[in-house]
Amino acid sequence: MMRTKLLSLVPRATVACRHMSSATKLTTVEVNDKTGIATLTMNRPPVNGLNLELLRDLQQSIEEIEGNKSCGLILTSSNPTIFSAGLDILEMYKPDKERIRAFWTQLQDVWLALYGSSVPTAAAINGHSPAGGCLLAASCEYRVMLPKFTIGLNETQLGIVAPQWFMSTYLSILPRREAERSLNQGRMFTTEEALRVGLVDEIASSKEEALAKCADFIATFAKVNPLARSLTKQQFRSADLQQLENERVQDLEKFLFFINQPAVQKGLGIYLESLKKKSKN
Ligand SMILES: CCCCCCCC/C=C\C/C=C/C(=O)SCCNC(=O)CCNC(=O)[C@H](O)C(C)(C)COP(=O)(O)OP(=O)(O)OC[C@H]1O[C@@H](n2cnc3c(N)ncnc32)[C@H](O)[C@@H]1OP(=O)(O)O
Repeated sequence: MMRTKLLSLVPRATVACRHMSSATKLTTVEVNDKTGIATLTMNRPPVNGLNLELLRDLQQSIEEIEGNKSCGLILTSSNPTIFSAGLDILEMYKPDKERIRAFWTQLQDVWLALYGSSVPTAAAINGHSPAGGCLLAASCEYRVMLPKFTIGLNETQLGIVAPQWFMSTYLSILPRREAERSLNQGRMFTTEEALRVGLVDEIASSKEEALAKCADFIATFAKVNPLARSLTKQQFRSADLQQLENERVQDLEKFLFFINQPAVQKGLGIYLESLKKKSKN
């Protein structure tokens, strides 16, 4: 395994990091030698849109962290204002038949790997986190967010429906009434609102502070038997995980049917246009 010191890229307080993966282009993994915690950073400009390649790299990185006996995983972004813009809409708009199957299957794989991860997980949400971005953050066990950003499952605002496992992820954090109402509304929460409803656990004033708070959360497990901890986590999450495992093919077919509806394609086209117009102004 390649061992590279990346002192210039990490906060001063960090003593040394092992750079575990450099072959992947869209994610990086750095393990802090002192704490044993791995930081998984998404790096797909301009907005960390979750396309097939980023999802593949995410899964590879999660597997790498699982296999490397890291004490925990912190998910974050290299973009200073965007954690992830969610699914790359270009994957779903006028899709290629084969690629869109691979894309959705890969998204399922990433969720199964992250939500079901055996190591403690936390998200340092250092920017906006709509839809699929929120799903990734919500799949972690702890969330620390920077102020003045937004987070939420906004699918209904785009005329699309969050599948069952997106809902289960929300329900693992939010009270049922709040989860149902905000999913129906497609509500985006400000950082402060997200803290109030419990969608995030803490607010930090900088990315460094968010990473440190995530590391503090992971450190709370230092004296807990790792097998007992991970089996307990598994028991909490197994019904959700099993449901998708059992219905993967049907879930894919439902997604393909839904996304190929002319009205849904039209809505996605209009939404993409509005994003592009906004970015030109
Ligand atoms: C009955 C059961 C049926 C089940 C069926 C299941 C169907 C479920 C299907 C899918 C679930 C979907 C999940 C998703 O994640 S959909 C994606 C939702 N994401 C969003 O709505 C976010 C949209 N983006 C933004 O709000 C903003 O871009 C921002 C806040 C993230 C960043 O703002 P800003 O910094 O101002 O950047 P710009 O808006 O200027 O964007 C830059 C650039 O990037 C493009 N872009 C942004 N987001 C996306 C995206 N998600 N996909 C593709 N492209 C994106 C934007 O268009 C700009 O492009 P440019 O003009 O070419 O520069």
